[in-house]
Amino acid sequence: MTSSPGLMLSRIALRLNGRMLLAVDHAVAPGTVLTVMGPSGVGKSSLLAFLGGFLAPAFEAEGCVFLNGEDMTTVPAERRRMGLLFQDALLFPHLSVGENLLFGLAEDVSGRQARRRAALAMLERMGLSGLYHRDPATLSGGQQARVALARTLLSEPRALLLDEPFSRLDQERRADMRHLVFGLARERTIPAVLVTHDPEDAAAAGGPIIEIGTDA
Ligand SMILES: Nc1ncnc2c1ncn2[C@@H]1O[C@H](COP(=O)(O)OP(=O)(O)OP(=O)(O)O)[C@@H](O)[C@H]1O
Repeated sequence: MTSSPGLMLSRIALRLNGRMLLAVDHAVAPGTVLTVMGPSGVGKSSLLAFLGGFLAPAFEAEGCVFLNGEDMTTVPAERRRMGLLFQDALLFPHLSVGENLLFGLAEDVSGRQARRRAALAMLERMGLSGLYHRDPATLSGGQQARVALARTLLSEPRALLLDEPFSRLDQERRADMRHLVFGLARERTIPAVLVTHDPEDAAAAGGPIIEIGTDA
């Protein structure tokens, strides 16, 4: 039980086939990024899946997830309002950029014109003006990553779950995206959890870092 704002990873333990993968107990304050690092296969993505409510049934999980004091542990994924960003932009290939954005838009933005205006404003914010009607396949990797970020933000997430979101970008784009993502988390006071192998991501995130699976 908690009334603290932010995201609370309360005594979480994940097991797979009876084997302990990880144990985490950590609070993420609003506007800060908790970075999770550790060797491949230790369960970092599975931790995000547990937080987001989409952990595969093969895992056994203990512990609770609180978001702004509310126990989310048994709330279905689609009602947790957690924004996800992955290594791949995962845009719908049969939809235009604009339609991809409308797909993510929070339900309380109603009316066709208002929805379109919100999507256009977000595109501008991301430096993507003029791309509304484009086929996502014709965009660069960096542009696709920003469309994915725009789509996530339009859903007005209450927390961000970031799984290696910059790893497919070149150095320059990576720096831009870090700046955007971490800046927006701070500006909107959203707690975020970042899984990465890159110490530069962790340094740019500027928050606490936990290493899992490395303590003998
Ligand atoms: N859906 C699933 N069903 C069964 N086992 C799974 C499933 N997803 C992942 N695993 C296993 O769970 C373990 C943890 O995987 P996970 O992807 O969470 O690790 P990770 O730390 O994120 O790895 P990486 O750094 O390589 O992305 C691995 O042994 C993986 O094979």
